[in-house]
Amino acid sequence: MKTSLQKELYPFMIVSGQKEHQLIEETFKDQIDHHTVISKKLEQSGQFMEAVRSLIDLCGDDPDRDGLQETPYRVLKAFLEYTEGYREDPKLHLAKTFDVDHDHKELVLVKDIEFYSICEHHFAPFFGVAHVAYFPNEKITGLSKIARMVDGYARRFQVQERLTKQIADAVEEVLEPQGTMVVLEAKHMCMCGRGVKKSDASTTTMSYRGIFEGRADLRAEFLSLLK
Ligand SMILES: Nc1nc2c(ncn2[C@@H]2O[C@H](COP(=O)(O)OP(=O)(O)OP(=O)(O)O)[C@@H](O)[C@H]2O)c(=O)[nH]1
Ligand SMILES: [Zn+2]
Repeated sequence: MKTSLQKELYPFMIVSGQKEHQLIEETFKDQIDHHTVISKKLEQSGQFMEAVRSLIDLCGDDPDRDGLQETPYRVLKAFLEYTEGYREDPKLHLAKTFDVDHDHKELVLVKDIEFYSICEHHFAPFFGVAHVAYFPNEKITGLSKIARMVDGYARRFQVQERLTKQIADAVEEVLEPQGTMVVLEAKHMCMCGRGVKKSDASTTTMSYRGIFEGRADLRAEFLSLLK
């Protein structure tokens, strides 16, 4: 039930109950023009939940049966979680840097960083691991910050190639290292339960910059460390 205050603040609200309102408020609390944004997002979330009901109907089930009544809200909540990377600048995780010890400008490799993303073509999950390496110049960053940055780009609508590139670009831009190399290995659900139905297929993508570009031996060393 909408309160009169809600009606006044959010006149475009369509199918929004208390739960949705709280979810939207919490999700977009950091937005600058707060009230305008919340009002618009509530309108959109109402339309989205209506669309999920239509989808259920279209697929041949009854959106009003017990098990499906809350599904539009659950799907909304899940999608806001899958895409929380849009509401941050992932590069900023790397921004707290430390000066590197001048005697130690050797490879730093963080491997097997689990990630979970959404394929922008089918909205099906793709997930796997990221391996991120760089040769520092003047700066290093906390290891966990690299994993946080990966999550920030993964939690968007993506293709694996762009995700790989964005991770490499972030390391390059913030840490200004001698070189960066990123490898992602992932399984795409859009190739498993539907379409071509190849559930054993996995995809490897790679981006490298700086010192890695002209040095096949360094790339080979990096890849050998992943075995
Ligand atoms: N390059 C790339 N392709 C992707 C990624 N995720 C999904 N795809 C592909 O995106 C393509 C979309 O092809 P379309 O022909 O437009 O769509 P579709 O008819 O659903 O394709 P099928 O999956 O072959 O049934 C498919 O070949 C997917 O395998 C990704 O991260 N990178
Ligand atoms: Zn897909």
